[in-house]
Amino acid sequence: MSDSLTLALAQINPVVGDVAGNLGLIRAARAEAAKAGADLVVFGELTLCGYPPEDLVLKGAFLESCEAAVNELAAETETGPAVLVGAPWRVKDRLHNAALLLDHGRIAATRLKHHLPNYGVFDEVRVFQPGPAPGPVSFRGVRLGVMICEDMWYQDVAETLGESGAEILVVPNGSPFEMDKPTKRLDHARARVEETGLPLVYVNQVGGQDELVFDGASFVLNGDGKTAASLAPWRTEVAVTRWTREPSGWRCEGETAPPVSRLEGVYQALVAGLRDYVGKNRFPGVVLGLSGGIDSALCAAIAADALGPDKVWCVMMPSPYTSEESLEDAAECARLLGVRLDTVAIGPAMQAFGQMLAPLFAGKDADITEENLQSRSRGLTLMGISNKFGPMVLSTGNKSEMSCGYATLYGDMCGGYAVLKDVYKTTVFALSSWRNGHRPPGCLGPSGRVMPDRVITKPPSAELKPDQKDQDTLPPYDELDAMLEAMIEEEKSVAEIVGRGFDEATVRRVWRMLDRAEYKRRQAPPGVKISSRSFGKDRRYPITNAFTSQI
Ligand SMILES: Nc1ncnc2c1ncn2[C@@H]1O[C@H](COP(=O)(O)OP(=O)(O)OC[C@H]2O[C@@H]([n+]3cccc(C(=O)O)c3)[C@H](O)[C@@H]2O)[C@@H](O)[C@H]1O
Ligand SMILES: Nc1ncnc2c1ncn2[C@@H]1O[C@H](COP(=O)(O)OP(=O)(O)OP(=O)(O)O)[C@@H](O)[C@H]1O
Ligand SMILES: NC(=O)CC[C@H](N)C(=O)O
Repeated sequence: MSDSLTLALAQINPVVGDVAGNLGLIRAARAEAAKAGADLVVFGELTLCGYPPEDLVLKGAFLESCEAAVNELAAETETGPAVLVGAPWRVKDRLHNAALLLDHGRIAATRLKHHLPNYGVFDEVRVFQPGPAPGPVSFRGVRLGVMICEDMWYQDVAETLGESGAEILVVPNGSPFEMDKPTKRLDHARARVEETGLPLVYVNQVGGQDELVFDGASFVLNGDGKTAASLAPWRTEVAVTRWTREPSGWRCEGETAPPVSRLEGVYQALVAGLRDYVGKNRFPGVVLGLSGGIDSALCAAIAADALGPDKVWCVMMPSPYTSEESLEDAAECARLLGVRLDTVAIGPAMQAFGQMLAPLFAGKDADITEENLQSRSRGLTLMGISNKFGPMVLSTGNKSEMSCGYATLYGDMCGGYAVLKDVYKTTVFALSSWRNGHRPPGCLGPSGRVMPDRVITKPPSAELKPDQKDQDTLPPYDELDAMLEAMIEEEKSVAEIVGRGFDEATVRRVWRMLDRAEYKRRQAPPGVKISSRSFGKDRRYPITNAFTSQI
């Protein structure tokens, strides 16, 4: 029986559906780990097919290609490190979310996920069957307790593994980022270590998949609950950890990465989500309307950091209501970021629509209709550029606006990806100030300021009519965001929110705006989830909803 073990944590960025490509990534990580003398390389959940595969696993041909890749990889483990890899796996006629131990040229063991998450953004019960509570896997003289992601969030699986002789808990994950997720995961992991006295290896993937983004942030806890190794979030890495068997059990030695602040975590999530959406869907770059306002300035900075300034195309589309200040601020943003800026005035489109509709609109006063036509003229312009040259349109609306319906359908909501969809306006301000003082690792934009201070300090305005300010329509953003968070993330009642010191009539007005705007959100582009309750799969409200009228 060996008293030492070298275990590699492979924090990689698979692409959902790209079985051949993912197999290539797995081989490369294994080769790197082999050079460092690893006995075993641990990958994240469902690495071979990418996580979450959603309904792809309902296709027989897809499952067959995953199974063939597992068998191919197993054959390659005749010599060198073993592999613990996740894949969809059929046992008789039941489909499971599995982890397969590949060693000595064969599938040495199969473990099936016991707890299938079925809340928030997860709906694994829809496609997978739960496996039985797993027993330990025997690996070259060590008993490994394999728990797949959600299995770590409950006491029972670790308890069963501990009772049946597991010596190290090994947890492959597909755990999407949320602002408080790193702490939550660590709390669950520490609880399992405390209950069993066993060390725990946590491996998560990195990268973006539609609305989800994975931060990696893999780690190892020793049996005393102390962190023995941690990987920097937001980057791919194969980290090698050395283990020794001591009288009290296995002990790990590795390196730890410095902690990352909350704002940096959010910024990196937005960068990673956009980078992978654009890259994995093979767009040559992005195009967005740069207005001189803070939302589009922050989107442009995130895009430059994600893709490089040469892949970001900004367009200033002035109307007669656009201020000199906005023109200057948009130009300065583009200069600081080093991105292309073109100017396309929308006056001619506004006039053309005015003339076209004049016979129909005769006798009607100008109202929000004309404002929305401006916004839609900008949307049409950006979509024209996208069609002609190929970049994807970014929509720039934030979570406060998306909550209240303060955005124009087919206007500023037009686009392929909504960068700030899950970011409240108060966080937009904080991120913009933060980015002006920091350039996070891996970002491709410039260091130093990315937008003039005036963009952050001036009162937000849609500039769709003279002297318009957001606060003519919406409560001040600090109040609005606190109310929205209570309604969305916390599901508080009107009475509870009023109890926090807000004016009752304002709370009711915001509640109605939130409920009534569901139809807009259903038509909104996807955008990266950073909160515990994002719009999309996470928060599903009926559009036809008579309860609102009773508030
Ligand atoms: N339940 C429902 N199901 C499906 N469709 C529904 C619907 N209710 C209304 N509609 C449709 O939606 C239309 C109203 O929505 P929409 O046309 O978007 O227009 P609307 O929401 O009336 O106006 C846009 C709002 O966004 C604000 N805003 C803020 C910041 C920037 C910008 C910008 O554009 O740059 C705009 C603007 O000030 C205004 O308050 C209705 O005319 C109707 O056609
Ligand atoms: N003059 C403009 N030129 C180019 N794009 C514009 C212009 N006005 C609006 N847009 C587009 O429409 C979006 C919505 O406008 P809005 O005024 O709400 O946002 P913003 O200007 O970025 O930020 P703020 O809400 O702080 O004003 C902008 O982010 C931008 O993409
Ligand atoms: N893939 C999973 O099982 C994810 C669920 C888990 N609770 C997490 O978010 O970390």
